[in-house]
Amino acid sequence: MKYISTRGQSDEKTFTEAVATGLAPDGGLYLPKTLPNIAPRLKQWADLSYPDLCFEFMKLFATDMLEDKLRTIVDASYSNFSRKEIAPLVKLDGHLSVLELFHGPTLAFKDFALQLLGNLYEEQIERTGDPINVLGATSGDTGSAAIHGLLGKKGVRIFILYPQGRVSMLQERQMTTTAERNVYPIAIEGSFDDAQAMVKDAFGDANLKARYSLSAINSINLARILAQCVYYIWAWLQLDEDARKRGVQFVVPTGNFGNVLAGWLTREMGLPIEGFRVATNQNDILCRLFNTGHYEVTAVEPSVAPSMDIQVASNFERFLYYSVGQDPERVRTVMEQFKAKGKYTFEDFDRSAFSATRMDDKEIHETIESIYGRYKYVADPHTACAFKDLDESKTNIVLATAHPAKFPEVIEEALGRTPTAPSLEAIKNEPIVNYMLPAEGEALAEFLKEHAKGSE
Ligand SMILES: Cc1ncc(COP(=O)(O)O)c(C=O)c1O
Ligand SMILES: N[C@@H](CCOP(=O)(O)O)C(=O)O
Repeated sequence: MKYISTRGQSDEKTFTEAVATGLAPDGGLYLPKTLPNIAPRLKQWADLSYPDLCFEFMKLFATDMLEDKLRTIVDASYSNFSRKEIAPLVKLDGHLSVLELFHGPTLAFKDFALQLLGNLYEEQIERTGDPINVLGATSGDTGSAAIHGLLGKKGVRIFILYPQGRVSMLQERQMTTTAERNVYPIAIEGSFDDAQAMVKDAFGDANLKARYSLSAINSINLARILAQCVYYIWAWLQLDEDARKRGVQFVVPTGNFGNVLAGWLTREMGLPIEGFRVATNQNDILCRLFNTGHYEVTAVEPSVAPSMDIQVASNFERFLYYSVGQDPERVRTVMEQFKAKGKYTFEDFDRSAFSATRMDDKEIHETIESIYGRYKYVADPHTACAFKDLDESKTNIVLATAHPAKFPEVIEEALGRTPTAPSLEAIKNEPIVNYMLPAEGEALAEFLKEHAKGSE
């Protein structure tokens, strides 16, 4: 299997090359050159455990890896989850289930891909003998999942940019209390979009990237998206015939568009999903896009679902590539116009598989309360965004993207009770180690010069 860039001006790569490269040199994102048809395999996959399913799926893509190696990596990646199902599907009523994606080490869905990516990077370091510096931006969850995916691994330093004061107190603690000397959590004076732009600029600078062997942990890295495809297949396989016949809708709390894109790709590969609901908070650029065809950035507004406080969604470019008939030239035109003007209106944009909603903070509080009242289920503020205008004639699967204990203040305000989790209790009083930078590319380059491995 070969991988191509959405912008069509980079060489084709193998799986391990695409994972190591992260962002393509032309600024595009890697995608498989062709998508496999998984429909004929679904029957054989029906009774597999989660790691077995992940192995079977990833095997279709990681074709330049030895199967034994991949098997070991996959098994290790799901050995730290607290539930044996890995991703339990909890039925709330006849038309509604919640796919709980928060039983990994850092209590958010990011663990599914970042445990795997951490192990892929470890394999790369062993294979090549070269150290790497991992660089990423986070609005709260990717950062801690990446750090924990790489914790204790040799030959790696990890640099995570996050918007100062705009992640939850416990998310920040997960990143800043590891006491590991190779972990650099960096609070920047700006929004997640600023942090993501700094990271993309660093990857776009060929000298900087080569000098420090920079590797990407955000969902610009294709391995992130592929690993996230697996739980859609897993959830679909749990459904009975009646539920499937009603039409399956995945309802996905959305920010950077990686999660829902992964689901949509499985549909393109033949998984019989009727559609997707893009559920945003008040940072609703994608909700507006899917409802009107008009894509326009506005200022990021901090919300009670901080991990979704994103306007410029990286992975939209991957969807765009397919939407414009896999024509990289058109992708380049749209992305250039969007970069220059901050907006773009699509005339011929097939959004038929998607619907979209938004929730402001008041609605999020009310929804956490009403979900608890109706189902005795505690949803975190991101997951709560999914519970809006659901079509009860369909089989709705809401993706629960984070554990409510990561956002205790919001839950306390809505329900008058404080959820807890042992791993979060354990870090409440640990000393914090972090760094501060202005939201400027030069400041990041200087910081890497001082701290990155290979720079001393
Ligand atoms: C808890 C939580 N929910 C939802 C999202 C949105 O996911 P995506 O960025 O893949 O759209 C994020 C962050 O991305 C998150 O951390
Ligand atoms: N919500 C994310 C933002 C980064 O998204 P990613 O999927 O591209 O890593 C976070 O929690 O950091």
